Amino acid sequence: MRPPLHSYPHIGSGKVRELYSIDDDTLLMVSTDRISAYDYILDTPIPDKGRVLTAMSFFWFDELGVPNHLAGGPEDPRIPAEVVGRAMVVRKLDMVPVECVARGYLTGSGLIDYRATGAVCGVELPAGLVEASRLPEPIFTPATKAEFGDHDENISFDQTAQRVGADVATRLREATLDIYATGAGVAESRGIILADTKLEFGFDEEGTLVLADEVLTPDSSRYWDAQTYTEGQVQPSFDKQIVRNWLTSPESGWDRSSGEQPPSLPVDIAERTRARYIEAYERISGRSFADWPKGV
Ligand SMILES: N#Cc1c(N)ncnc1-c1cnn(CCN2CCOCC2)c1
Repeated sequence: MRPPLHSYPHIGSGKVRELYSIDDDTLLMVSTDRISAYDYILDTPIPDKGRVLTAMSFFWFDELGVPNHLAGGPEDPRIPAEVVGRAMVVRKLDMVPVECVARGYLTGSGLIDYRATGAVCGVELPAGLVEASRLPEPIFTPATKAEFGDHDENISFDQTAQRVGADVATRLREATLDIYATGAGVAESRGIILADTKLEFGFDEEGTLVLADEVLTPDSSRYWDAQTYTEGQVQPSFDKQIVRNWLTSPESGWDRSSGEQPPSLPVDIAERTRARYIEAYERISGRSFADWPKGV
């Protein structure tokens, strides 16, 4: 008999995820069907988004083969029935207070930093790079964890070392770039560009540096379709572009500059977005989403 979700104290919320305490050593991380766009959490859920992104994290934890915080499988008996398939039982870690970002392409806050300084997080880059330029080699661009709703702040490696020590900063950089390289290589072989990703790490009770949080999901990473990749312009998001295009189309009646909450999504937009998440998972993992567990 699975315990009810309400039997676990709720201890934290992200934009689209919830964190519960199972016991002193174990947490339950639940992914919802919420989707964010243009810094808003939309009021229309994307059916199965939580399950697809959980399936992706399980795939990558398995594929990467590095120490991670998983404490059970997708159908662990501690997972409440209502969230089976979109929850992970994880070991409670001493989290490193740094967002570990690897970038293989220049976009977003990295492009803003580059245009202002010629560098990203203090990493000097060649002149002449533009939106979506592929970097000569992937770079480690850490950030501080922002409070709910704020954007993370990019920091340099030296600032990271001041926060966590030079040795840990070096290990974070190495692990982050290694994981990005593996993820980008697998994605590339499936016709998908992994432009960048954000990882989180923590220390377990034995002092081992452990990969935590979600890993290489479309919520923690930028995924682009390699077939449409064109340097010099903002790339369509593999998973969210359908939503972004509708929200910024006359059909939605929404003005992005208004500061107002976006309108509800039409059913077909939500359904097509669900299909994109499933396509990303199946192409990258080579697994069928139909085989993934589902709660009640
Ligand atoms: N992963 C993990 C983890 C862990 N294994 N041990 C202790 N703490 C954390 C933890 C606590 N917060 N966060 C930030 C991401 N959260 C995601 C869910 O939603 C809330 C934000 C990670």
